Amino acid sequence: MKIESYKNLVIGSGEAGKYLAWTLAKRGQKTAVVERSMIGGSCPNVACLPSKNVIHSAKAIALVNPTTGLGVVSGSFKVDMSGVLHRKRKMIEALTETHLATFKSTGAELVLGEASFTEPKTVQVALNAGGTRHLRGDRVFLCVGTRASIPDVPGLALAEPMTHVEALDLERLPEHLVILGGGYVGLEFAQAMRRFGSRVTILQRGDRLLEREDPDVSDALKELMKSEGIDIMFRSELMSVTGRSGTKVKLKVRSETSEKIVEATDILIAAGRSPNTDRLNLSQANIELDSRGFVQVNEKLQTSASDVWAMGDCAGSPQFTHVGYDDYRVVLSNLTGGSRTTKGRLIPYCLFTDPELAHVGMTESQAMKKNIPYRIVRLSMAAVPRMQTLSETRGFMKALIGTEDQILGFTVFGAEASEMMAVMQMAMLASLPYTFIIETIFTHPTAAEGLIFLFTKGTWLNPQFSNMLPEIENTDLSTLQEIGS
Ligand SMILES: Cc1cc2nc3c(=O)[nH]c(=O)nc-3n(C[C@H](O)[C@H](O)[C@H](O)COP(=O)(O)OP(=O)(O)OC[C@H]3O[C@@H](n4cnc5c(N)ncnc54)[C@H](O)[C@@H]3O)c2cc1C
Ligand SMILES: NC(=O)c1ccc[n+]([C@@H]2O[C@H](COP(=O)([O-])OP(=O)(O)OC[C@H]3O[C@@H](n4cnc5c(N)ncnc54)[C@H](O)[C@@H]3O)[C@@H](O)[C@H]2O)c1
Repeated sequence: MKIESYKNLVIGSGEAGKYLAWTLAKRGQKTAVVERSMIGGSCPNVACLPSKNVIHSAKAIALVNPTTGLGVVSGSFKVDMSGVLHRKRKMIEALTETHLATFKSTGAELVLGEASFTEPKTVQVALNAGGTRHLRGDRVFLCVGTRASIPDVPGLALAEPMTHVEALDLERLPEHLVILGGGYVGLEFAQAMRRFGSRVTILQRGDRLLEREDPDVSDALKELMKSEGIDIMFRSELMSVTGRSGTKVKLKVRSETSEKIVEATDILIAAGRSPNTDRLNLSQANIELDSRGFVQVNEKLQTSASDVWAMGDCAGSPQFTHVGYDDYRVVLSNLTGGSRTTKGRLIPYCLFTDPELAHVGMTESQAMKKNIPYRIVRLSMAAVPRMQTLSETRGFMKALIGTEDQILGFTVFGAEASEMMAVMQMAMLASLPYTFIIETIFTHPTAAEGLIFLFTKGTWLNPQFSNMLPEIENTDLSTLQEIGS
């Protein structure tokens, strides 16, 4: 048996894996990446980018609806799911080409097949094209990601429910889609599919949506979903399923007080993710997992085996592509004499519903739990002139301010939330006090300009700090006149 040797062996071509491979190969190190299916990982193929592509098509539908009052007169319109699918596929094809070109230009070898360990730092690869290769790395990097978890409910697997992978490849419109899970995947898909014209029901185990957020955020999302005509069943447990997703299904659902049968045509599972570590034969390589199957790593992302690192979702990092990218930077730093770690990272995130939800830093619930003194300032998005120009006044923003005027956290639910959050993120990274934002000249009328109004017109809470409050306190629209003049 011939074993091929590499300086760097990367398993999985997701965010961290591909950037590390490209960087090290470009520096002249012999590097291979083993990938079993998706060139470039989930993000460009079945997750972030295709879902945002489809969500944008759904936004277009919402915009041409005459009830928006935008003054656009259109004839009758309908959704063409094959057109939606075509646009998404074209984007993925272009992204795959870009990835392949980068593998070529950097010299990192892409080996298409499934890897599993045979001994420390050595894998066998069942090649997609047939046959087997054996590869060994002086250094090995795991970047194998996660997949949608399928809850162990009688009849559910037999019903062949969709995950995000199949839902993003739909050429038809489900008549009645039941979504299991009211988290990120569930909410983004619920709104898009409803806008395309499906009836949508969310089954959520807990008593609120996106339960890691503050209750006012969960409530605002619930209101948004309801306003779009989405049914939500809270505190519900799926007991059993009969039938087949794509045609007809019956779901037995138990809530606190009763049992109910929900009849639908399709099921989408959005109930969290499981690590792709189960088929890697990691025990052969002395790589330890935690109780949920994620690779155990320290703050430098080193595993229990020497010269083996893990990055991204499979390492238990927060499940976002930008975190995977930072994991790459942590590992690269440590390979090249730096000292970057995963400790204390300021990690922002955005839920791409319409409007978006964006957050960075501490939530109010976290501050209360940790007994950190804070003031909170909150403003309706309707007080931001930009939102008035867009007729997108739904939502609010709020900032947590510490005793030294430092920004502890920021949440915004509203149009262009993701871009507004980035401004606050930079201020936090630079340790700027909130008063600096008030003094900044932002372009009018932008969403970022709204940050000034948050601090000058918003409602401040936590009266024990009232001696530090700005003088003006209101949420009315007088802002519009002042700014417009
Ligand atoms: C629907 C959806 C939407 C999302 N939207 C966003 C978003 O908008 N923004 C955001 O930041 N995050 C988003 N995420 C999360 C984001 O997609 C993940 O956090 C990110 O893709 C994880 O990257 P990764 O590199 O850890 O894993 P992956 O990108 O999943 O890469 C792992 C790769 O390893 C390969 N692999 C696994 N096992 C083997 C093996 N044995 N041999 C060879 N190859 C193997 C897999 O095929 C895969 O290509 C979304 C997730 C979903 C499901
Ligand atoms: N915009 C983004 O950045 C984005 C988009 C999609 C996904 N993601 C990432 O992917 C991760 C996974 O997303 P997700 O939505 O699958 O998981 P999630 O953890 O965000 O939400 C899962 C939800 O399903 C519920 N649930 C679990 N089991 C259930 C059951 N049996 N019945 C009813 N409800 C059940 C949970 O209570 C939870 O609310 C996210 O946490 C996020 O990190 C990010």
